[in-house]
Amino acid sequence: MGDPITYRGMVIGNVESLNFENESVKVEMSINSELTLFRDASAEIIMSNLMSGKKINVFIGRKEAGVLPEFAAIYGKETSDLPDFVNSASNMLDSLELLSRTVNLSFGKINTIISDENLIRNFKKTMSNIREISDDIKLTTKNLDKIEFERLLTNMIDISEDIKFLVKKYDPRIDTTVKKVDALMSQVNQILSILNPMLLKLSTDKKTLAGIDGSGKSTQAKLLYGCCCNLGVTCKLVREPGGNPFSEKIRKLVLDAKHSPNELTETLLFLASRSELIEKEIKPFINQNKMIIIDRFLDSTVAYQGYGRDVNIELIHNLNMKVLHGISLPYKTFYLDIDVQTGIKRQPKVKDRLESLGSSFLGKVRNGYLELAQQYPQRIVSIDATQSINEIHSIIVEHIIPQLRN
Ligand SMILES: Nc1ncnc2c1ncn2[C@@H]1O[C@H](COP(=O)(O)OP(=O)(O)O)[C@@H](O)[C@H]1O
Ligand SMILES: Cc1cn([C@H]2C[C@H](O)[C@@H](COP(=O)(O)OP(=O)(O)O)O2)c(=O)[nH]c1=O
Repeated sequence: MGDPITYRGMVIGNVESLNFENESVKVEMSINSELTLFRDASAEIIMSNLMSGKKINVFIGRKEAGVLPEFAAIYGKETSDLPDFVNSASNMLDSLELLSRTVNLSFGKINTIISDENLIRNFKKTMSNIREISDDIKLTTKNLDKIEFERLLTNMIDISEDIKFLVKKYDPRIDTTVKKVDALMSQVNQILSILNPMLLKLSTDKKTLAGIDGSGKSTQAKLLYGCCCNLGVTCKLVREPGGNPFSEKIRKLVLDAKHSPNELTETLLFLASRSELIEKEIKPFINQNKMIIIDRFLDSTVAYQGYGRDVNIELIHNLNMKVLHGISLPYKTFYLDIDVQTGIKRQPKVKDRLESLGSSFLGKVRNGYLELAQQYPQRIVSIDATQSINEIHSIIVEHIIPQLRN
């Protein structure tokens, strides 16, 4: 509480209260009334310095989305600073390793302090254990394996107790050094307590694939699904439009090249398909803490109907929020960026209705995606889709593998 809220580096308010609700955090903020927020405003929790607390960065959103009413909620993207956490954790472990070396050095003359040979052997073993364990912890934080991390931490705490015992008995002078080890331990603990809820959230979150037709989304979605299954992660792959029996019927209708519905009808059909998919397939699945891969999602309607067909983006945004049925927004979106001509070359010979709208339409859609990627750099990972299938797959896996290991 009291943590600062910032906008473009300026403090514009502070945190009033912070409550955990299910797997998310609800933050009440009071913000300077001179600042106008728009409906697509968002906020992210930044661990400015792991030990000295957090700040919340606010993005005011876009004018076109309309002014956000007073007391309305905005969405957070707190998971975005995970890499910062990992960095902080490994920086801290670097210091721990350094410290264990220092302790070791200060015990260089251990033979003169302790006469019992058994104790000397034990002590030296303890010190080298510390080094090994801190290396292990570094590796573990890199892969974010929570259970392993916890186990290592417990070992570390045991060892610290051993050192304390030995030191107390044989050399009270290095008590301060050991106190530093203790302080570092409690910092590791602090990191763990912050990481745990985040890991839980990440492992159960939604990954989506976005891009124009022919960019390679379906190929990558299947590869990612296969990779998750191989790693033993319970996950599900769905596509849009479609993904469940009713929505697949809507898919058939909306993509049928024999019809030409107006742009609003088209938008509503995509949204109807999404509404069913989320309520019937996605929501029950993620409620069981499982991972879901979605081939196209909310961004497609903004890019295709909003930018491509000039449907009001605020209307699309509001409908998108409505059909979420209370689930949170996707954690990561992999946007496969490709030039229109290459995309078209990769499309099947028999085109569906939207695929046959041609290159100028797809050009507008691509611009839409590029703007979205600029607007949401924390969520959307842009990938050059002219790279090989394997190269793209590796980039995607690199982004999510730490969470899969949880
Ligand atoms: N990186 C790539 N390089 C070359 N061809 C690709 C690549 N990714 C996918 N393809 C091919 O392009 C075609 C369209 O891919 P697909 O995954 O169906 O795209 P999308 O789902 O985005 O329309 C398929 O024949 C696929 O094998
Ligand atoms: C989900 C969605 C899809 N679409 C379009 C994009 C595609 O042309 C089509 C879905 O077809 P699909 O075969 O899934 O796409 P791709 O050819 O990229 O594999 O529907 C929209 O226009 N709006 C939307 O909201």
